[in-house]
Amino acid sequence: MNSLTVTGLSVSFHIPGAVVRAVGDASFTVRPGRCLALVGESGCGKSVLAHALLGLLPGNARTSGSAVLTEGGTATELIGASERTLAERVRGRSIGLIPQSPATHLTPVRTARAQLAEALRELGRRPESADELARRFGLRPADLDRYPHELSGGMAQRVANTMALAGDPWLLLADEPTTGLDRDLVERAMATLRELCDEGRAVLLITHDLRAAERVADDLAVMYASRIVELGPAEEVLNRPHHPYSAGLFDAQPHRAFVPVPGMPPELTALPAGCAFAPRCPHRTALCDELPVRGARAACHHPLVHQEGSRA
Ligand SMILES: Nc1ncnc2c1ncn2[C@@H]1O[C@H](COP(=O)(O)OP(=O)(O)OP(=O)(O)O)[C@@H](O)[C@H]1O
Ligand code: NI
Repeated sequence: MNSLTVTGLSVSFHIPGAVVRAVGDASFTVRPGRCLALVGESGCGKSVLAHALLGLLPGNARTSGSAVLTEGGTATELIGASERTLAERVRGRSIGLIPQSPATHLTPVRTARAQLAEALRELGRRPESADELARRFGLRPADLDRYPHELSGGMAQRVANTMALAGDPWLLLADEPTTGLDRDLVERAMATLRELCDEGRAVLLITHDLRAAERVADDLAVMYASRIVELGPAEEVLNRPHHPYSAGLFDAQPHRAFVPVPGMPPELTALPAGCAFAPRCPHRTALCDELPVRGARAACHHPLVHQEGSRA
């Protein structure tokens, strides 16, 4: 079975006079038929993690750890892979990228058809299959003859999805696919991701929209200040979070308690040696000066305990 297994992935950026530790020791697996949502506040390292998997980090980035893409019995290490391998075999073919903002992702001066045909050509597929592919996403051939500004938000989203799927990737990476969309389109985008999962693709959804994550995720990873602090079945994590930060993040949501976590996350240039959440954590003890490792669920010395049948 295909899989993407990330183990101990770390990314830092070297900038004048400082090191930004953007991703620390991330580990997770993504499998066909499942959607893993990676949630966390702005700046915690989600996009950097995604870019590391696709070899899209800038020159000042230092990466360590491993991300193995297994397909049909062949394993490819993505970290440190050549640009050629990534461009010819990985991006668009194994891993499809669903863009952040479908409308702006498209070039304004060319029709949707021209752009889709080019994507197909680059993947070595028949440009004539554009109509067929588009139909799958509920687009009519005439829609493809429009320029991006002539497409509604929903149509632009479908065109972007069609392009992401042009190379028939088994794994889809969606980094904030719902940015700037109204609730209706968010709902539709999530329904599409769910369908793609249900037809056997794997989805890695990166978002700070917890409601969107709740809607589709099978598994949920919570990231705080560069680290995945909790990972588990979405239903479990959402209703019975083990990490105090997860609980705080969920309670801060407008559709939940709407109570923010006091304080601010640390600067990624000055992360503490121990638990990065400790300074804001009501449960901290001296133990928290030491970095907790993630076991089955949460990276926390004092995981929350939930009584049977209770809700967090
Ligand atoms: N090229 C770079 N050089 C230095 N720091 C960088 C660079 N790229 C990203 N960073 C820093 O890495 C950290 C993580 O950024 P990232 O874009 O992954 O956040 P994010 O979780 O995706 O946030 P958002 O929800 O806002 O998209 C940020 O502090 C950012 O400033
Ligand atoms: Ni991001």
